[in-house]
Amino acid sequence: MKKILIKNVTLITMTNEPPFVGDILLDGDIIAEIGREINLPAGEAGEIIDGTDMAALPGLINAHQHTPMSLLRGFSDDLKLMDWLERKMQPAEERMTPEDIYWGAKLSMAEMIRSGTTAFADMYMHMNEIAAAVEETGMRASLTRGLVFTVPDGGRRMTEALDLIERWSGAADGRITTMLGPHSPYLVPPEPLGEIIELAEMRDLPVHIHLAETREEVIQIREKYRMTPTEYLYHAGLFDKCHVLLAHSVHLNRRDIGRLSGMQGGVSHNPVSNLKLGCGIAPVSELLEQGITVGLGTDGAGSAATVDMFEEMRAAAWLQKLDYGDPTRLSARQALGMATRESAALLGLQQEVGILEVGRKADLILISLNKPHLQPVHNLESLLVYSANGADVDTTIVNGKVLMRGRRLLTIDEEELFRQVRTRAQRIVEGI
Ligand SMILES: N[C@@H](CCSC[C@H]1O[C@@H](n2cnc3c(=O)[nH]cnc32)[C@H](O)[C@@H]1O)C(=O)O
Ligand SMILES: [Zn+2]
Repeated sequence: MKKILIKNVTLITMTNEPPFVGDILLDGDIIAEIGREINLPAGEAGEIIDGTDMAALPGLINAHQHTPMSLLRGFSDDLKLMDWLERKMQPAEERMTPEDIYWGAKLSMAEMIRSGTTAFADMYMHMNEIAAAVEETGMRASLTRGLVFTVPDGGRRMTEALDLIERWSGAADGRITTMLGPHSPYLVPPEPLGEIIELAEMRDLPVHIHLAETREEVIQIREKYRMTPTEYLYHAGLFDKCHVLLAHSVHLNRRDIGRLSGMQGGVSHNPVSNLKLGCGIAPVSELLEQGITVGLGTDGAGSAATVDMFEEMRAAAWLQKLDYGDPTRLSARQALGMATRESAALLGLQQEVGILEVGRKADLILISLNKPHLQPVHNLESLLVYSANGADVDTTIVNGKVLMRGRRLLTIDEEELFRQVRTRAQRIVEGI
């Protein structure tokens, strides 16, 4: 594989060092060198990218997605979560063919690459199609078959989940990893939940699950089990040994937060989806105080409307400041850390990605700063969180491969993509 040398770029490594101007050398899928000035040895071939007036940072990592739901973007807004899910999303999802899933996933991936996301955690169905799209587009992903047991054929879903794990773990040059995905406390009764936990422990599989997204969920679980949703998972033993990726975790009381303390994995905070569905504000400050890892995700585009992680960073910071009436809460640097390092840890990729460091996987983005809304540069971290958006990303690199350069996608034919998406989306929602 060839070398790529990015020169004269402002590096935000997300280690403890402050931003500095320098060069970064990628050799195949690995970051080979970072320094003030690097030159390719004479006669050595490689691509040189001029990073002047650009910032380089680790690729953003979306810790909670349902990629094919991009097909349902804008189709059913301004509804309560349970109505939105049961009356709109689920009937539409029943009509989705494997090919629809493939194109919907690809639409999300195009949007993610364009807005600087290099890796994501996905929970959905027809996972072979999503995996194929990941393989083609060049992204990194942790894939999960969503498991619901309030339907007659829950068992088939379990078979599909195991098939995904067998077939795709470590595939696409190691870019694909997998998890087990019991949907949520309200769609997974105690017995299958126990079986899933047993399986996860036995085979050392991480678990991706929704938790305490709405007040209705808290009421429903209390009526059924006399417990909070967190308590329900805790008593089932989920946090004993498994690495767990908890999506949302909005409605946690003090004791629930205590129950999560010491857990492996952590919480994907999805502030835009929570805002739009009126769910509430997750107790991010308290989770952090307990040493719980908090990353960032968008949720599907059916709820969040975009999958731009710059929006999530901004919303996460704003919400903590608003919630506490205290602008010192959740700084720009913390928000950047959540979208990179912390999300990487949620995906179990803390050794591979999330910071720019020699020996790590070459997943990074370049952001062009020659824009009115990004000048002058007093504090680059502030600028990226409070002023930038996904459209400012110029270049996206995953595993040493350039997926977007100068805002042109190199692994996706967008003309064909839009053609497919328009007709498929229309057919799926007709009459719902
Ligand atoms: N419905 C699938 C399995 C679940 S995949 C993941 C599911 O999560 C749903 N989903 C997406 N966003 C949210 C959310 O914010 N809360 C709860 N569920 C969601 C989504 O509609 C999808 O059905 C089946 O029949 O096999
Ligand atoms: Zn979700």
